[in-house]
Amino acid sequence: MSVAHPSAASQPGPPHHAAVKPHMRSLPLRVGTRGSPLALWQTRHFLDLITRFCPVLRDAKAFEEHAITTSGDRIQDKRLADIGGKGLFAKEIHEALSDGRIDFAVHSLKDLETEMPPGIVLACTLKREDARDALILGPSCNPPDPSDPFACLPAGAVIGTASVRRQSQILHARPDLRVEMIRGNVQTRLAKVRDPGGPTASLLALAGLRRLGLEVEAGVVIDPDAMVPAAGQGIVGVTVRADDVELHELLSGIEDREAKAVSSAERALLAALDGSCRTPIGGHARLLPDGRLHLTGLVARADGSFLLKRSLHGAAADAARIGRELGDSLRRDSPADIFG
Ligand SMILES: NCc1[nH]cc(CCC(=O)O)c1CC(=O)O
Repeated sequence: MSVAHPSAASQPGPPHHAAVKPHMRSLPLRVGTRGSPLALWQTRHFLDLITRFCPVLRDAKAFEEHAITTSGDRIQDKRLADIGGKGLFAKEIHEALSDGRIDFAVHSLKDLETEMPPGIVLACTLKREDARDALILGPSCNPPDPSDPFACLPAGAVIGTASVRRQSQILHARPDLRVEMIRGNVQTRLAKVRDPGGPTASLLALAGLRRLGLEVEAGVVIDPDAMVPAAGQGIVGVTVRADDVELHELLSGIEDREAKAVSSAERALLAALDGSCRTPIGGHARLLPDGRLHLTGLVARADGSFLLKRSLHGAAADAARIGRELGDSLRRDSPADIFG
């Protein structure tokens, strides 16, 4: 069978034709995911898109969800940067894919390392949800000020975050603030800010809040110029075994071209910087009205005492090259201790 993508007309390039032949592969297709409410929402969203694209899969038994606990989920008392290693939210999911226990997996792209393990490929990226970070305000914060995202934070306020990228940028803007490590899923972190004994405020991705129907919790949405988001923030990515040509082809049919271009630039920037997860790095790309791609990259010291932010633009088709070039330039002009 052959089904055209419902939105193929709005996308440039040749139309894709999905050709999943259920008689040629055993159903259900097993989809790997983390077990958090956000991960499950993203997985169901993906399954909804794929069944609209390929209606032959619109059967309650076509897919089977496999929730997998990752090292990132298991270790809750440490900063990810201190556990070491990259892709801590994906390791066990990659293993399940390599072993054939699942057929594909749904990830938050920002939690996926830039270099996939051998035999695994990133087969598609879905349309980006808002890439911005948001401040979650506790009861002792002042009312938001539209001209300054951080003005609502009282002097000396404690910001709960485990992200060195968010920490470095907020401390650079407001050296009077202090940072306290908080981890856990979105709901857990919201509860900590509401607790009078908890941090004064926290930072979360707006994308996750929206997907969970919790956008009202975003006290201040921060412009990407004031807080550069993480590479891939707001984008869902799907991995598959490299030799599974059939699934790879099906997945490429629901690829969002804009998400592909911006994430290629952001991930190439991240790869070129080759930081550890201790290095505060931000990357945010967008398409300009004329179709060119504009990429902003950031490198900082965790305490905010150094911060370098630069932008580069060029043809969207050169996304990866733009990312590499900007990454190389930021690296060249950063003090040695940042990448030490
Ligand atoms: N590291 C956890 C994580 N991975 C993806 C998201 C949000 C959703 C997204 O960026 O797509 C979050 C939570 C957060 O940073 O607030």
